[in-house]
Amino acid sequence: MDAGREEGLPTPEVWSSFVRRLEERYGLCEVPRSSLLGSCRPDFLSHALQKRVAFLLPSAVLGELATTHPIVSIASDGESPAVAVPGAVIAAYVGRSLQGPSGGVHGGAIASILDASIGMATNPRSDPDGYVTAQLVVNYRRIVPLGSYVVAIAYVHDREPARRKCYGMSRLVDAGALARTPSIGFSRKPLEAARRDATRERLYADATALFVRQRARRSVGDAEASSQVLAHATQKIRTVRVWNWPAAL
Ligand SMILES: CCCCCCCCCCCCCC(=O)SCCNC(=O)CCNC(=O)[C@H](O)C(C)(C)COP(=O)(O)OP(=O)(O)OC[C@H]1O[C@@H](n2cnc3c(N)ncnc32)[C@H](O)[C@@H]1OP(=O)(O)O
Repeated sequence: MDAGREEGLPTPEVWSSFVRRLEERYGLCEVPRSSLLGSCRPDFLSHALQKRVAFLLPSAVLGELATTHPIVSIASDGESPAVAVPGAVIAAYVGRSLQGPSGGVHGGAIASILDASIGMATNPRSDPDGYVTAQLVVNYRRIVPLGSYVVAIAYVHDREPARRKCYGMSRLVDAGALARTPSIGFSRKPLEAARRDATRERLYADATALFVRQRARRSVGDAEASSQVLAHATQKIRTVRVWNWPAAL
């Protein structure tokens, strides 16, 4: 049997029409996995979500990324003043393969989607020397039913470039309920306000994260040298294990 049908996944046609609707309604643009963000391979998420996942950026962000500016402005939500807030969206279908002990979607899968969405907002160019997650705090608000279409809406609310830090938030909402709201709601509003708004968009989970820019990469020569050191260290560790494990057990 076709694996997709077995899992009850939406067909590729149904999935793409869902993504196209999101794009049109909220001025988003799907990022082809092979293009601008190609240096970051989202295969992990893609496989876990059985390819029913889309990485979307506001069209304005994507337009700017084609130029030399990594950070861009997007429109405000009408309530707060317009500010430079890079945002990102991940849309996904969470099927039966993601079942957790609650009977709903596993919390680890939810955390992965939230993390990746803030990662995209923080670092839309997916620079290999870019920001990595240093801290992720997830609030699970409702069980996510298996077989849901969900949307993670992420944005950056603060940057401390001198300290290589970037703070972001994301909220995972039900796509069906989101369709009733006119705006995708990237904003600088405090999370509490976002949560209040989110009652009408059926909030499943939200997250705050600290991303830290990695220190500059070493030269290839250094990398080779360090891989030799690592190989040596690994061998030493194995040796230690061989001698110590039986005693420790
Ligand atoms: C087309 C499709 C696209 C698809 C895109 C898919 C998604 C893409 C996105 C994917 C997204 C997924 C992404 C992933 O999954 S990334 C993978 C998961 N993350 C990691 O593996 C990170 C591992 N950790 C590290 O590399 C280092 O520890 C880092 C780089 C984080 C910091 O080590 P470093 O030695 O460089 O840092 P520092 O000591 O100079 O500190 C600098 C400042 O930071 C503060 N600090 C540091 N750590 C923490 C902490 N834990 N809590 C609180 N604060 C912390 C620190 O106090 C200091 O602040 P201040 O004292 O100066 O104020």
